[in-house]
Amino acid sequence: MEKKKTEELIEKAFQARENAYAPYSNFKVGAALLTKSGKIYTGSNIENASYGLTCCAERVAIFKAISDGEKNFDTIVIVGGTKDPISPCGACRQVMAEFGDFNVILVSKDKKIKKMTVKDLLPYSFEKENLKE
Ligand SMILES: O=c1ccn([C@H]2C[C@H](O)[C@@H](CO)O2)c(=O)[nH]1
Ligand SMILES: [Zn+2]
Repeated sequence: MEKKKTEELIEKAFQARENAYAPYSNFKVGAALLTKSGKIYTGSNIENASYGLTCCAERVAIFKAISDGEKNFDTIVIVGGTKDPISPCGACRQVMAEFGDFNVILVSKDKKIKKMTVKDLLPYSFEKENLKE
């Protein structure tokens, strides 16, 4: 992907991070998802007083895209307030794997970048094919 597009996604993910609802952890995360059709969906983490109901930023972005009829993804950028590029949780890795292999760009607070793919993050994932007996 061209550098300008990556920068745009990073910028949008940082903007979305501002909207994080994280009064319990105070750990704000933002995401920006580029579809193959060229649309961008953003997400931020949304926590709850019933802690386990929390939804991560990347899942919010993915669910927004899916509910808008978009399920072919090119790249997701995830930004955290961390020293090193953020590491997405297992649940989000599984949700990403549902929609195939695409680029994942992990970003730290000071914009250190780690470029990966869904397959790198979750090898041998459980998917549709594995439901066949
Ligand atoms: O990749 C990640 C990692 C964590 N979180 C959220 C979940 C919770 O609200 C807070 C602390 O775990 O950060 C995300 O949104 N994405
Ligand atoms: Zn997660």
